[in-house]
Amino acid sequence: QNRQSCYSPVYCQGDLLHIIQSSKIFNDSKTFVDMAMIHPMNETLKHFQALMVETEDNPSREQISEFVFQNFKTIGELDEEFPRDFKKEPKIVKEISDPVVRQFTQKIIEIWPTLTRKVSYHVMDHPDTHSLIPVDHPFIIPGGRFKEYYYWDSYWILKGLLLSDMFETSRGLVLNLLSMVERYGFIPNGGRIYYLNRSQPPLISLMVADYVKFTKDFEFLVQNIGTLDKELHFWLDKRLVKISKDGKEYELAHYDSESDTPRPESYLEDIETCAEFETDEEKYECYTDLKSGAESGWDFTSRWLFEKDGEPSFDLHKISTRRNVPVDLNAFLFKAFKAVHKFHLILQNEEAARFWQEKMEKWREAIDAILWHEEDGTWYDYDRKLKKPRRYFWASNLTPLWAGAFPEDQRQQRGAKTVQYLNKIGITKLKGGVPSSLLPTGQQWDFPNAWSPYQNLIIIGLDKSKDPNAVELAKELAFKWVNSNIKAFHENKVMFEKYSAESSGSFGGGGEYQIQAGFGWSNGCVLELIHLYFRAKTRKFVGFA
Ligand SMILES: OC[C@H]1O[C@H](O[C@H]2O[C@H](CO)[C@@H](O)[C@H](O)[C@H]2O)[C@H](O)[C@@H](O)[C@@H]1O
Repeated sequence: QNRQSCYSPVYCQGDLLHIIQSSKIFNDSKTFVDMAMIHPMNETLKHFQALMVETEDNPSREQISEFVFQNFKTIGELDEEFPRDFKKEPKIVKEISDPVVRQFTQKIIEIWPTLTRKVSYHVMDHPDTHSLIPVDHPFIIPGGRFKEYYYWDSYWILKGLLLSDMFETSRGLVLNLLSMVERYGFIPNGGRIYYLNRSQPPLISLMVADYVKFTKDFEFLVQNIGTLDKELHFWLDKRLVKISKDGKEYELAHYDSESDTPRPESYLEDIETCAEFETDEEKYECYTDLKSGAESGWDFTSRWLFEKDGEPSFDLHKISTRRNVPVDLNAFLFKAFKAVHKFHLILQNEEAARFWQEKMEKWREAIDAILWHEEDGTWYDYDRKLKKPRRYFWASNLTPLWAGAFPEDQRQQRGAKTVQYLNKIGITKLKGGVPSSLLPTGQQWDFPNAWSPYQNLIIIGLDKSKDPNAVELAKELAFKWVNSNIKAFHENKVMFEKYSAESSGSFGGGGEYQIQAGFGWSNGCVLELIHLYFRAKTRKFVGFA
């Protein structure tokens, strides 16, 4: 018995999905699973049975295509929504003195209404005929093929909304995600039922922290603190691994999807990737690791691919996500424990505050013992099978600096070591930003792709360390990134999902779908950097062209 993706016989598994996705009638496998049924589900399934009988279980590509267009449609599930709290010239714009950066910032802010959506009443009334998970409030989509909300994208989208003074939209976006915890016990990867078997990096507690910091809405905290506890317990209950070192046992987390079937939105791709394996058991393991890779948000990357000797592989079928103890996941959890600990202190819940403080201290200790590498002066993912660090550069290695997940007296030293490490491996010489890795595997979370969230995590981490060289490098990297985003925007009139680290102003590629424009988290991240480095009061660069 498989652990299924989800339960719809149309969108999650079964003959209909298999036949349609195998026929390759769409260039992008996600297209079909995002279509809505025109008729009730039972009728759709009857029409499919009729097609199979009529064609003796062997419909042609044309017959499948005809069936799809007679029974499914691409419109009607999402309404465009003009956000009521949209402001053309929020405070951030007025604070920027450089005309180029100011004009760019205004253009980015103008993108928010084009990415705002609301679930239509039809989905609320007929949830079975859609893959979309209905939510009450409007939300911001990443853009392009991503027409639903995504868990970790929302963290950086929220930062951008708050900096754009869009507090009502921000509140709704957070409430939507919190409602997922109440409904499912965790926050799924994104707002489609086929994402229900996995989460994404746990950032909701930090989202609530940002929302409350901006709005001072402590009542919001009172109302939702229980839900934040619940979400973190999901990670503690379902994603923990134990690691022994020098006679001591530590607990850290890894990514681990609950399901071992192909991703419905990348169905054929997954079948092809796992085809090398002969036994069903091996295939199930392969599908689980692909889904766990998607849970990490790094789908896909050499981080999850292992050669026999433990070296990072270039072959996707050598995926073993669960074998890896990821630095960033544990840094995110550390910071979440710290935030929730602080929330409980504010709310005078002493027992809960103590509980989360204990977790935070345990994680700090474990990150330092297992993931920090003193000799190389950086953090590394940990290979559970070979019981050793994976001594390769991935942008995620630096997230403990941002999270403050190290002994408190080490802050400046860790910042200094990080600068030395980045210089030594040549990252600082790259013209477009910090790449995900130095390995050109063709996967989208590898070289030369550079993703906005990790620029911000690295820049803010370096800056927070207070080491003078690190603070200087943070400025340089922020300048480089904003400059590259502006250049690409001028040339293409859009913001991209990912960029290239190799040259300024160029966008990324690779992976299993075409480069997407929009783009939720890129917009949020660049606004955060502009807010930190380009406001008149804080501006650290002279001029910008
Ligand atoms: O359809 C393939 C995969 O697409 C998503 O992943 C990528 O886009 C997400 C939205 O911007 C982003 O959160 C993720 O980090 C990207 O790699 C989706 O999240 C995957 O689950 C999906 O299989």
